Amino acid sequence: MTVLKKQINKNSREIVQDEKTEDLLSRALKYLKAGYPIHLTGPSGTGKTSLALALAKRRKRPVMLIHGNHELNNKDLIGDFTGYTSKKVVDNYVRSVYKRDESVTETWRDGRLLEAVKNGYTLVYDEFTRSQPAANNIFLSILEEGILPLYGTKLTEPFVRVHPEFCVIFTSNPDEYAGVYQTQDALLDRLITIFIDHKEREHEAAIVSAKADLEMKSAIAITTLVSELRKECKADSGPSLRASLMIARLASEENIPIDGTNSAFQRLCTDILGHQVSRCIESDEPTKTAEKMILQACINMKVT
Ligand SMILES: Nc1ncnc2c1ncn2[C@@H]1O[C@H](COP(=O)(O)OP(=O)(O)OP(=O)(O)O)[C@@H](O)[C@H]1O
Repeated sequence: MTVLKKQINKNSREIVQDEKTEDLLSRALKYLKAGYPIHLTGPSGTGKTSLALALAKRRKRPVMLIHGNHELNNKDLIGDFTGYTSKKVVDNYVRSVYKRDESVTETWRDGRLLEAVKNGYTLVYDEFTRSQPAANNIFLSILEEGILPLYGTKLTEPFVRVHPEFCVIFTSNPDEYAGVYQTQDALLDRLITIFIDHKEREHEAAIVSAKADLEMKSAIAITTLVSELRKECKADSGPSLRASLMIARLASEENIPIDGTNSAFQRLCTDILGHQVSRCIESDEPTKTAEKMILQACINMKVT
């Protein structure tokens, strides 16, 4: 049984916690304090980013967020020269003396990683496997030697020492196959990897209820419908909490009753869940089969 610690208001960015989440956050916080980076991994929509940000917030240090992408490079992480500043002083105070003093300096802008490392921020590196392994290599020096090498720059210092308060929380989705890179074993070996799975139905319902401002029994009906369909899908695929949130929010905005026999509600569910379910089932006619499954799940739905 899920026991919620506290409720949040509709627009809050706070997470809805149960005992399991609370326990996970406090363990992860201890690991971070001991100097070990955390890596939250799991299927899409299970709340990895939300957890990472909640964990970062608990450290009470400024938080820097980086999103992995294949174009991320050392210039984004360490910094770059952004242009030139030129200064020209012409002194002709005494008419017979003309003095001109001109200087040009390059302007340096710290990258986000350098800024976080220097100032001891908590770095949340979301979906880090979307960045190329070459870009992520820099984390090996940070985690192993406690330095950030400034290679490829014309800075005079060869490296910057990592601030003792600096720490990293990585997130990744192991099931993504498009646009992700294999993580280097050397990097994974230095992280404490925690698997974040889909939550229990009641916990998902509590989140939906809080975030969509819906009564608990309707929220349970929606999350049950979504999780039943998820069970029919291949491992770790299928609709997530995000889909439940979409159904709940749209139903309440459009005044659609949370009633599985209502045609507008059935339409909403097929629109939101149809494609996702069709992709994760084995059928010769996946779209039709998915639609049938969703309609059946709606009919089976109980709001009690
Ligand atoms: N504990 C929670 N409390 C409140 N909202 C939550 C919680 N967990 C997840 N959510 C909500 O569920 C949705 C999905 O969460 P999130 O983006 O953190 O998942 P994710 O695992 O990072 O997904 P992806 O792998 O697709 O990036 C968001 O709208 C988020 O606000």
